[in-house]
Amino acid sequence: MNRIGVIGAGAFGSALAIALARGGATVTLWGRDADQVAAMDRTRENARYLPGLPLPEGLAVTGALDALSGADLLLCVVPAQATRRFLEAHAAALPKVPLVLCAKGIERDTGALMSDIAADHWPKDGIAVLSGPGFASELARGLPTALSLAGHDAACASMLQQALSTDRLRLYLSDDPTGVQLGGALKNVIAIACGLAVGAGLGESARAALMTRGFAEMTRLAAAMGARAETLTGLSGLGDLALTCTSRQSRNFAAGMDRASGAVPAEGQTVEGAATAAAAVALAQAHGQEAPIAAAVADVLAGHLSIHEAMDRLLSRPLRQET
Ligand SMILES: NC(=O)C1=CN([C@@H]2O[C@H](COP(=O)(O)OP(=O)(O)OC[C@H]3O[C@@H](n4cnc5c(N)ncnc54)[C@H](OP(=O)(O)O)[C@@H]3O)[C@@H](O)[C@H]2O)C=CC1
Ligand SMILES: O=C(CO)COP(=O)(O)O
Repeated sequence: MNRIGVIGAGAFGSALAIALARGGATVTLWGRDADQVAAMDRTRENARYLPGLPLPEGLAVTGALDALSGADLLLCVVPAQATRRFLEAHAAALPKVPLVLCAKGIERDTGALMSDIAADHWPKDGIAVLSGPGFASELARGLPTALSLAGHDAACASMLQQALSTDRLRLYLSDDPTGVQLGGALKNVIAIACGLAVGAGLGESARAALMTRGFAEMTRLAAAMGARAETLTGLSGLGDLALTCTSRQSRNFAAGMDRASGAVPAEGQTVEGAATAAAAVALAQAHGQEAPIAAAVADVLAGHLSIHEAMDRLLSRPLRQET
């Protein structure tokens, strides 16, 4: 079980491919851009998404999906809003081996989780999700990283845990794929909120308040959607919230900072929390939950509120118990 196919040659797909190949697996990394793939193959580097980090031996790069036909397992690492499009176009051509979904987002138009989308194309027991605190560049540099892996089928998830763990990448098992996915997706929304607040000069205390009340908001919504609240206290949830709300390496946090300072956001960057904020607001409404921070983020990003108006709205909510 060590022939691994990775779908998506962006920062995280490339980082996982590098880490797994370095750990001894035979890895094939597929990218959709033929020119980029050819350049990666020639220079043994992903200059666009992970500059300066060499591709190890044991890692093949391809633009041909049929090169994944011999894989024992697949990792899907295209952004959340592109996952349905990718699977609709290509799932039929892929081997029906275990599929690990790595995107951290909720589909904007439907409120679907990645596992809901994949279930239209894949046997449910073969679907797993990977999430948790781990920046692509750190993983690719071989820095220690711990993530959560969750699946519907215990035997399949356990096999994946063994196949995807290395001496630097430590995977913890969960049987709550809904909680693991929501932890990873919703923390991006809170990271944007923190970036907005810090960028607008609202202070470190405001950031801590947003992280803590954001965590409460994430947990309420996840529980209403069938997750176990305790899952959110793990790596995918609290762990990733701590990472992305406090680091400028996070594209979600940086997007909030850029918005606050009026800086032009980097072109073509994957900022999952933007679409997920809108999805989270709709899901909270559908499940009878309050999600004031997600609503504030969605309204600021849509241009309906300034950051200061959003903070005033949060601060003027009725006083309540902390729980
Ligand atoms: N970067 C990180 O540190 C981490 C990222 N993640 C998650 O991983 C997911 C991917 O992020 P990341 O790799 O960083 O994003 P990037 O922006 O670095 O890369 C996205 C990749 O997906 C490709 N892509 C986009 N749309 C499609 C499509 N329709 N079909 C096929 N390929 C497509 C892009 O191709 P092209 O270049 O041609 O546009 C690109 O290779 C996100 O959900 C993110 O939250 C999770 C943990 C850490
Ligand atoms: O999810 C991540 C780290 O765990 C990466 O965060 P960003 O997508 O905000 O860069």
